[in-house]
Amino acid sequence: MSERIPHLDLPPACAAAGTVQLPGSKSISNRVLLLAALAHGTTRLYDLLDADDTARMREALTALGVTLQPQPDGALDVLGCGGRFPNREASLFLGNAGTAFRPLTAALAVLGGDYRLDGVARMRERPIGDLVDALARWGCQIDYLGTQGYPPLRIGERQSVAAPAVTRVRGNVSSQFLTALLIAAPLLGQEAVIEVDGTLISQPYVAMTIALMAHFGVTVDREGWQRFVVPAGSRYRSPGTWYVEGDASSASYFLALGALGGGPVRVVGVGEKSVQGDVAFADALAQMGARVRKGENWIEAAAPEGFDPMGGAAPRLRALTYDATAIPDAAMTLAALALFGDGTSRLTGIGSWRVKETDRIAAMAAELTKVGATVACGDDWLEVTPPATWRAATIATYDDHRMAMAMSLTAFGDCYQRILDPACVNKTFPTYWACYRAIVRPVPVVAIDGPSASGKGTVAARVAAALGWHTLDSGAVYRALAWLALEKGVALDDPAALVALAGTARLEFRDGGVAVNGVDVGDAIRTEAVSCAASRIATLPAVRDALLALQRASRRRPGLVADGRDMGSVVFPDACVKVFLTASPEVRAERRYKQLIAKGFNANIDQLRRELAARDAQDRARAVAPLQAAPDARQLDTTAMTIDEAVATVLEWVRTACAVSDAVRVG
Ligand SMILES: Nc1ncnc2c1ncn2[C@@H]1O[C@H](COP(=O)(O)OP(=O)(O)O)[C@@H](O)[C@H]1O
Ligand SMILES: Nc1ccn([C@@H]2O[C@H](COP(=O)(O)OP(=O)(O)O)[C@@H](O)[C@H]2O)c(=O)n1
Repeated sequence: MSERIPHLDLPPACAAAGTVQLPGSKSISNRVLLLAALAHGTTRLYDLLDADDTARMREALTALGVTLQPQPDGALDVLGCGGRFPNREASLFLGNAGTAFRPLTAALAVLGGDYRLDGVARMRERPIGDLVDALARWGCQIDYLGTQGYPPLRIGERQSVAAPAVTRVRGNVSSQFLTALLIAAPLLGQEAVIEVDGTLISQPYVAMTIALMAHFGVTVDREGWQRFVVPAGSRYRSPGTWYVEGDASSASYFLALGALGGGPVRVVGVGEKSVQGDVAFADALAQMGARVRKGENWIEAAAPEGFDPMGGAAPRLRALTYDATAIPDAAMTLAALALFGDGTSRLTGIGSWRVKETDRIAAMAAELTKVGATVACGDDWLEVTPPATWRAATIATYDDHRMAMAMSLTAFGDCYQRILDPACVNKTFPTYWACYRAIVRPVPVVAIDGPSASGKGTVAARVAAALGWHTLDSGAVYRALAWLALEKGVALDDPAALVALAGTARLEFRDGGVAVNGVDVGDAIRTEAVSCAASRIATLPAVRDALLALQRASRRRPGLVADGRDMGSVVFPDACVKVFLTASPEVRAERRYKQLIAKGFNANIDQLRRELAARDAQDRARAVAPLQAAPDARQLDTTAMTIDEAVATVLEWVRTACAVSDAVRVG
């Protein structure tokens, strides 16, 4: 089992482009696994999804005595059992996989035996009464082992009653009930007629079921989406070899990222001829202004015309009003995309969200609100007004893969976002974050660290000016808090008091300027007394933690040049260029002396040299984020260099590492 890390911090993003090979469709994978197991003959399956939900189905089939044989080329051979599972007794654990639980319930109930079916706690909260009621009318014996209407279930032998002329099932709770009845119907040994009461939601999923059953030799006659007939004498037969399409729901996140980050982002594995309803997501995306193209086996999305990836603002799309009855899963991606609309977006037809992996309407409303959106919702609708000001948030994911993947789009807002339990994507897409990182480009950072007076601030400001990027003088962050502590008489060795002070003060850093509670302290924080106080409070881990978010908030489009002691090692470990700037102690003391004199301060070179050495020692020796070159930092000794030479060297490194050649305006 893969490791569950507690959270993942997504830095603000500025671009997305590239190609993603989609994992196999979950819905198709679990359907064909079951159909192949029930069929006569062996089926060789290619491109099956390898994730939690399909693992549950495979384990269940194995427990039922079905032989699954992995092939050297990655395919899986399923030795069909000809409509009768070898094991008439089994206890199945199906996790939170609805695509395994519902069809297996129906198939086992029709075949009869002694079976128990259970899942995780959330699965025990997902209703199954409509399906059980319909199966009971077929003479199936199913008991609830816990709450009436919910798993766990116990299945017994089927009574041999004639199937009623018509079996009715409600269409607006879960289309998986209808899918389950259709898949099990050929096992009845007589004609089955199923009628849907009310509107059928997620209709494309039922169309997919019928299409796949046809490939396995069973034709379903249907009248519209209300009445379905499975003829007597239907039997599943292996189609031989089957290639699973890429997952269209998983495609939605990358297409959305392409629309937000310039693109084009191409997903390979689904295309124009897909049997999956969620490909309609691409049309909704086009309605929002994205440029969408499709081929037989791929779909591509790019930002609306005129998008500037290096521009300052978060991307903008058109607000959307959309009836998502047919595509409830991909509609979660639309909800997150609504954060980037030019007005309020409204999604309707999403009542089924309430009974999915979590109550997705409540979950979406809560999490979208955290990043600054205004959200209204009802039984089956959601309205999202984009944030006026984006907020950095800690985003809960409710053990719901789609919450995590949809909310990853928030990286295109202006802030860092923290995603809790990122490994919940394992349910359907274990490699999601690797694919995400391969196409999303975070706002680039150049980190310049080094000892006092090595020239970090000077070089950082000049490099930023050449690039047109923002700057962060992180020393000023520590200095501002130290200055305030000295002003207010807060002890420099009292972490709790200093953290409280940082929490209540308004510390502002805007490209060179420093203000504390609205007062400009740009010069006041440069005295040696403040330097020493800053160095002292910087040894306290709690203080460093408290100032982290403030520093990261400077990472804004189009890029950031940050200087300090731990920019490359702690604050921006993903910086595209890390520089460790040094100069000999004598040269540094001399530089600082000249600098202070020029600012009109009194200075004594010998005393400066001693203070500098003491501060270096303190910065190097401290336990947290000590002053040292990150392993991947490039050393630049400026002892014998002019400022121009140092700046030109760093710019050259940026040009090669950050791929911003056309953005660099040198000279
Ligand atoms: N080659 C050089 N590189 C950077 N700064 C230099 C250089 N030569 C002289 N200086 C001067 O050194 C002084 C200290 O630089 P500063 O950027 O404040 O250092 P730091 O931010 O590392 O403490 C500035 O007045 C700067 O103009
Ligand atoms: N990223 C940073 C920046 C500064 N600091 C501390 O804050 C003090 C002042 O930082 P600074 O960069 O303004 O100092 P100088 O290099 O300008 O002397 C340093 O001595 C460090 O102890 C830090 O710990 N981490």
